[in-house]
Amino acid sequence: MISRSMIPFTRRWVVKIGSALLTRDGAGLERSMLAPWVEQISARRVAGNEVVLVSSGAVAEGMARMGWQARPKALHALQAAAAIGQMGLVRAYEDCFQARGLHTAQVLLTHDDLADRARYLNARSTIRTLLKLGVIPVINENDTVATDELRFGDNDTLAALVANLIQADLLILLTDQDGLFDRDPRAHADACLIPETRVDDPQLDQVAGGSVTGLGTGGMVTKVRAARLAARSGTPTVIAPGRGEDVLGRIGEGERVGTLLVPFQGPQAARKQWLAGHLQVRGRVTLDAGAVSALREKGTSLLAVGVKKVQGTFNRGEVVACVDESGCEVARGLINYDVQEVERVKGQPSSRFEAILGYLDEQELIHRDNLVLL
Ligand SMILES: Nc1ncnc2c1ncn2[C@@H]1O[C@H](COP(=O)(O)OP(=O)(O)O)[C@@H](O)[C@H]1O
Ligand SMILES: N[C@@H](CCC(=O)OP(=O)(O)O)C(=O)O
Repeated sequence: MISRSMIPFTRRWVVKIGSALLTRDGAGLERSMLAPWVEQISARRVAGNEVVLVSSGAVAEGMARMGWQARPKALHALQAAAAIGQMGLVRAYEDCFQARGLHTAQVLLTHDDLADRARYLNARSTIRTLLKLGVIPVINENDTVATDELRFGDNDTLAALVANLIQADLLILLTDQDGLFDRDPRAHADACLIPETRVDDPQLDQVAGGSVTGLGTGGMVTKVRAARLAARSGTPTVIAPGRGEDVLGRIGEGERVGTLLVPFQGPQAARKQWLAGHLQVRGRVTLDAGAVSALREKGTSLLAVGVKKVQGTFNRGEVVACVDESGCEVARGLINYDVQEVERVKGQPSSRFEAILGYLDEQELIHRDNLVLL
């Protein structure tokens, strides 16, 4: 089980910054507030971390641009505010990161995108590619099409889903408090900080209250829920004070900053449960002996070259069983190509995909992150 001392060895982080932090009393985005996080994220990259940023603030910035004092109640007005403000949000991040020599990329997602398996794989490949290119993905909800999420304002959940998507080693939810307290510190001056607990601690249901800032909307309820979601991929969560001095650097050094919410199982077990529990097997591929031992002994991805036979009717993103030549199931996972494509590339090296299919989506038929050995 993860502890603070293991955090310095984590690599892939999802960092979420809430509206409450990015604006000062509803006055729109403040670049001076954003700059410290950009500096800290840039420093984490130098320290070897891959960082994905999930940032709220579009509605707050849109409201400020339109001169609105209160968060609109009507959904279409909220959506309009988000669309207006998103321009300012990405511009501010782009300027700040560019000044440190880093490229940024805008990624707008909805929860539905991550529930659909093909779109899930597409989003995953894009974000992984951006990370490989050394670019900082700046993610927000696609508020023009997402409605419930915007009404309840929930980028905490989005950040957790992104952590699941890219199998992050750590989710950091930066907020305007020092972490999670045993009671809302705005209402109770004697509230005590919870330094660390397991995500399934029932106490968390009692302590997590809503937001009162009028800018952020989720409060701690959505942060605790997000930590529980992140735990599905074995990802621990730190709820941390966004205004603290070099907060990301200190978390990265294993310092006891904020609240650490620890998952109840490791990434492997969590992944296995997710694949076993939620998805139906749509087909199977028979592997030669070399592919079986590569999967079992070296933990590699499944390549087409080791596939001898294909059965079933599956699409990209569906679950396929990998069996050995005697029909015994070795592994199962999310496949990157549909059945007709696999039929055409089986037994072939990935370097031939483009010649055979006319395109190359991924080198692997099943990436090892999406594969569970049985
Ligand atoms: N147990 C708690 N511990 C800390 N903060 C709490 C708690 N319960 C409710 N809150 C409230 O949650 C707020 C942070 O949530 P929110 O305003 O949605 O921020 P963000 O924009 O960062 O998501 C805090 O300002 C605090 O008033
Ligand atoms: N996606 C929207 C709303 C998200 C939201 O309110 O989240 P948060 O401030 O993190 O509770 C925005 O960018 O303003």
